[in-house]
Amino acid sequence: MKQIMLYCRAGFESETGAEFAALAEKYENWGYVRASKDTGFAIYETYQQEDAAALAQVPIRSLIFARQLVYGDTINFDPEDRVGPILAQVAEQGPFSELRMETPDTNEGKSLNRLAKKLAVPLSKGLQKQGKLIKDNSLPVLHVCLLAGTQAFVGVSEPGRHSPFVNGIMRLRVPSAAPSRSTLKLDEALLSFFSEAELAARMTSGMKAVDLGACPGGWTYQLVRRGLFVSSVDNGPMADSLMETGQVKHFREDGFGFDPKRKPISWINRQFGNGKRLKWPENAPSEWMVCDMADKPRRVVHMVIDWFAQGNTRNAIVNLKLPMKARWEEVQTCMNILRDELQDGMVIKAKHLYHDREEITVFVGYPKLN
Ligand SMILES: C[S@@+](CC[C@H](N)C(=O)[O-])C[C@H]1O[C@@H](n2cnc3c(N)ncnc32)[C@H](O)[C@@H]1O
Repeated sequence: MKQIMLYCRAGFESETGAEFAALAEKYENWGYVRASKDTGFAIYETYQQEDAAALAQVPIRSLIFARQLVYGDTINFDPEDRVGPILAQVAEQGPFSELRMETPDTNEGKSLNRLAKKLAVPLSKGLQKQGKLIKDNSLPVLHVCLLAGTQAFVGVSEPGRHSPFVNGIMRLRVPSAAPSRSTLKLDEALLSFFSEAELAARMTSGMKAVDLGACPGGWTYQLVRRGLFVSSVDNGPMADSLMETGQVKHFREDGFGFDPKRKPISWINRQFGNGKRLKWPENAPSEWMVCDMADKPRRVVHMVIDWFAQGNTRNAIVNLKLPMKARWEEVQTCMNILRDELQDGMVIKAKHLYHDREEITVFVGYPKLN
């Protein structure tokens, strides 16, 4: 197995490949990217099996653009017999915790869904017969991603490192009371950046939050439903249903100039769980700042840095819009600015979420205390 398949949103294949190639280069792991526009995936080809095996250990959460990372090979087969060659491909591998039949997240991919479903039954039976399917979450997952009627990528992903979702997609429903579909971006960010326990520690009922570029209130809705009190900043109108909760104050102001009036009175200088010494506000005016304003990514990033420098918040989730051509370059620049300007040891996470379009979502916060 010499290939790494990276699933992504259609249109982001070159960014996905470029990000992975940059990472492989850091490990002095040489290979090359094959990425065709609008296919919904990129392939990283290595020259040696050991190189691909080492790269298969990269946790999906450390990559921004890829939704899933699968280590394997592309195989071709005859329409007369698809099952035989797939089973033969994994003859020397296994056992697996499950079989995931997948197709790229494109219209062409969707047209292969029926065939993928049809193949799932004989493939599962074949694997079971060989004792290769064992309900044990510590085992790798076998992925069969159909690329055409006569071609599939067959490979594995590592438990604890992969996305637990089919196609690497967290599917969420728009709550009927949410005023906009954008609500899913913040919901997915909270659910994918943190474990349940970490989110419960970072976000609790009664906390204060600021939502910049809030209208009509999809993100505010996510904060309100989790019991937070929100200052929603936007010149547009907020949904009445949110204002009626009594948990929302609407400020018709420029989000970039918004300044919480209360300032932190004391700062704590403490060693965090990751061993770094950090200065953090004992009583930040808001525990959370979120921002979905459409503006230049670097402007948003500098605003985040300023919020932390002022001690105005302890956690931030912001959307960086990427309408430009050089999207990967812009993302790299923004991530470098954050790493350089924030205190060493801060937590920075970034992801091109399923519900993000031409944008990525970034979290910045203090690490957990011991
Ligand atoms: C994508 S929409 C936000 C959608 C919102 N997150 C939701 O879930 O309903 C972007 C919003 O940012 C607001 N906006 C853009 N620039 C702004 C600024 N400088 N200050 C305040 N709001 C701004 C726009 O008025 C618009 O309502």
